[in-house]
Amino acid sequence: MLSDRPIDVPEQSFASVYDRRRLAAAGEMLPRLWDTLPEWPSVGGGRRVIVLGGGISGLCTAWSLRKAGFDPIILERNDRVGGRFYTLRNHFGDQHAELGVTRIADTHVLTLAYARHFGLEILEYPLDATQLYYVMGHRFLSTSRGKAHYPADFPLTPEERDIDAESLNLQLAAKAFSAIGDPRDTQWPPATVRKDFSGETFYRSLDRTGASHAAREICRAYEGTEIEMFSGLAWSANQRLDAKWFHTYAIAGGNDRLTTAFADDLGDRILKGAHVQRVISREDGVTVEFLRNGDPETIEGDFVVCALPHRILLEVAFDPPLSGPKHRAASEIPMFTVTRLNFQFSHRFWADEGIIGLLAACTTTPIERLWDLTSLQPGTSGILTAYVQDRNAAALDELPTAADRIEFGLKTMESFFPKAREYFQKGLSFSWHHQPYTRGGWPAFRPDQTDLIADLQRGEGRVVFAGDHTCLYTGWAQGALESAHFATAEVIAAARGSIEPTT
Ligand SMILES: Cc1cc2nc3c(=O)[nH]c(=O)nc-3n(C[C@H](O)[C@H](O)[C@H](O)COP(=O)(O)OP(=O)(O)OC[C@H]3O[C@@H](n4cnc5c(N)ncnc54)[C@H](O)[C@@H]3O)c2cc1C
Ligand SMILES: NC(=O)Cc1c[nH]c2ccccc12
Repeated sequence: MLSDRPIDVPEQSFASVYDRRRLAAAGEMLPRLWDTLPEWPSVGGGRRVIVLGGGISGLCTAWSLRKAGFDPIILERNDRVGGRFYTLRNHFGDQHAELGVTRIADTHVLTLAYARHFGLEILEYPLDATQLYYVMGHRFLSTSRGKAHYPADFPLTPEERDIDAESLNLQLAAKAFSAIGDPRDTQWPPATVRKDFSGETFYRSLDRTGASHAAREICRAYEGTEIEMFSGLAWSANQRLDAKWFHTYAIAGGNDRLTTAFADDLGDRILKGAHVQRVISREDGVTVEFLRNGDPETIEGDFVVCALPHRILLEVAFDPPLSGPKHRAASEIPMFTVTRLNFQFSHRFWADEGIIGLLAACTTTPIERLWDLTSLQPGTSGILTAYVQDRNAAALDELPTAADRIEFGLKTMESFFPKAREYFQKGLSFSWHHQPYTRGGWPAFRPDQTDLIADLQRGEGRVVFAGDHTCLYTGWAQGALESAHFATAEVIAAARGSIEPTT
């Protein structure tokens, strides 16, 4: 259990992705916070903790704090909980579409552990999936851990031609991250690694693997355009944490069943439609001001857990103001521009070619990758989502209406799926960067921004921070849950007086 001894917490920013205060709070619990549902000590004494944001990190923190004897309450701006867990129902008939969290890797042990804890049924995406590739104007099929039918004039090296496209991508990623060390080491990253990746995007890091241009384009088609701008170091760490990823799962009936399960357990401890405006942290407590149905309300407590996406921190007034490093990190780290173009078809024409599994098509066209959101759902109709990122998503924004974006998507799809229009029934365009409650898809660490994670983690006064932006597993529910465990440990340590609230 956590030490009761006060721990000296240095003020200086530490050149690691781990904030010292957070590590001190985690104490002996550290290794377990990453992979199990902890047995929280009952130390809360009914103290009130105000949790800002009802995404999975806020929900899990409130749920854990209740187990530790606190009295948590969640303020959620939206009229639903879940945040970036967003399962759209009743739009495409009886089929649902995931607009946010779609897959759970077998390496995401916390996500799976909580799903099991709540008794949710877990389905597995097919392992031996086949995907269409449309890269540099070449169209071919490739089967995971199987065969790729590369066209004779597709300019891969002879060694690269020997393996399927997915394995080629995984091998290149493994080569790129082989030298980074263990991102779970609390001193990570070593200075040499930081230097090697300095100024480098992941796409650029692939240069060092000696891969051909065509192989790197396969990676871009497989991973998305974001690898052109995402920090090579942060991406490599993310990949390294998932190095053993093999099976991929989803929750039967929709992934939001996980966030709903937390919410059902928390009951009336969640205030929906509560738009947080101001957070006041004093020596003896906290006050949060929010708007509900347009009316101002105030709530008092002992601690705040801020589980808002990092760009939203800039829209909330903090008193005292956020520290310079945190404000800088929140201002400088972008959230990804991401649009999901969803298309429902009366017939799963891609399956006629043997394309099965979540990942249906990997392309270098402006609509990038297509995922089959119905691969685990019954029915003859099917929903493909185009996962459009960054500059391609920004280009879609230039089109005046959602109908224009769907039409552009369909037209582009016809270049590699000629039957798409014939079976098209209904479309829906959803842009995460237009959602006022997230302002983007996930934190998009640019080169040399990895160390800023420590600044996003650091508690300030009686305010503790959670969310997928506060950890290396950024952009994953696993990271958000991990952050919830760390935030809970931090509140526990502060309540026990084993870490001092900072000023
Ligand atoms: C398109 C997409 C696909 C993804 N795919 C996957 C995937 O397949 N697998 C996976 O594991 N992860 C995936 N992710 C990442 C995953 O969704 C996130 O990492 C995780 O859900 C983040 O949880 P969070 O609680 O940190 O933030 P959020 O879910 O964003 O929660 C923040 C909450 O704060 C609320 N809020 C905002 N402003 C205010 C305010 N002023 N007052 C009160 N409340 C406020 C929001 O409404 C929201 O509910 C995906 C994300 C996106 C966008
Ligand atoms: N979890 C996701 O699928 C979102 C995502 C896309 N690209 C990423 C890069 C890093 C982290 C998460 C993501």
